[in-house]
Amino acid sequence: ENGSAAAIPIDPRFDIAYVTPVTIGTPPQTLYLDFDTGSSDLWVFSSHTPESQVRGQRIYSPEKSSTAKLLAGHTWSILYGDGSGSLGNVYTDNFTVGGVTVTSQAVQTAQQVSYSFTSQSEIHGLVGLGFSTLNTVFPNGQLTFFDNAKSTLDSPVFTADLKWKKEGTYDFGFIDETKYTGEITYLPVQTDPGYWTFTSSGYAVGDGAFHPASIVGIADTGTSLTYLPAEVVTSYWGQVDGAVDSDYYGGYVFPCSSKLPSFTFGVGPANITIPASYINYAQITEGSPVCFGGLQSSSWLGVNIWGDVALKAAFVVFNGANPPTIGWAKK
Ligand SMILES: CCNC(=O)c1c(-c2ccccc2)csc1NC(=O)CNCCc1c[nH]c2ccccc12
Repeated sequence: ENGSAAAIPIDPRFDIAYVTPVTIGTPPQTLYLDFDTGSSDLWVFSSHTPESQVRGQRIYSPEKSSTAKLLAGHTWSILYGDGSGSLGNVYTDNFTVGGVTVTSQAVQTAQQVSYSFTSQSEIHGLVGLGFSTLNTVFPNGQLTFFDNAKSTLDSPVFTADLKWKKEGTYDFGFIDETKYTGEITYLPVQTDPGYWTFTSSGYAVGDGAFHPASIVGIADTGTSLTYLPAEVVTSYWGQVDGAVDSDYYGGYVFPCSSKLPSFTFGVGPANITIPASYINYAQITEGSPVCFGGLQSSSWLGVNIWGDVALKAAFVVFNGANPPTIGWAKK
């Protein structure tokens, strides 16, 4: 059974993250979760989350679901690279998104969440769409929603059609030809340690020359910005009047009045262009003349991340066949 669900930006001013409605349990409880190809835990705010850590989020209450079953003796604990994290217990229950149902999906209920999640009232949890090897449930790792659903889908794929400051879609089981133009270019995926890791063939700044390069990075719907090697971002921001890599603001900032070039990245023989507007990510604070860049250095991360700023410029196919591949198309 295939499916399609909305990817809704949580903030009308800038695309911090996208959430998608899901239902869990019997009778169905609706939550809005962040579908995240950069991790592999499905966790939710729950009746087990201390009230002091819940600020407006909807919660999943397993005790109100006749189909919920505690996965006895199992716990989980996840720490993301940005220092945020959460931990708790595990239930299995019915899980539906966009018409696709998994009847015994591992649903990780939070007993602790870090402040950065408490402060995001629009995000009621995450649905990991990375490879199940990254799942943190102990002692037995659990399968992602996609791994569980794969066998019931017409094709073992899901696609991301994220949009700039607009609602996009995640499709499961099929490729919607109306959502892209030209051809889809498929690239091999390295599944170790469990991210959708691929190699970009280079980059260009604005209308400048294309620089062939092998940029190994992860396609990550759960990360807002795009983090690339220092020499790439230096050459980009070098074209912007007044742009500086600020320790104070924690990255490249620039005068909001400056004109930005677009950024093109290679996907095999093809390429994807990120419009300048996507790279003018946000004012530092409401009304500030200082703006924060959507393209930042990956020097301190240890990994290049093609986050939402890049993904929303393309139609992306996450192909879970054996071997997995990742497809990129213009739109
Ligand atoms: C900025 C969030 N991204 C990361 O930490 C991350 C890193 C990473 C590693 C080291 C330093 C910084 C980032 C590698 S893969 C990767 N990707 C993920 O971990 C994807 N999941 C992010 C979930 C997430 C963390 N904090 C949030 C706040 C709002 C919505 C979602 C989140």
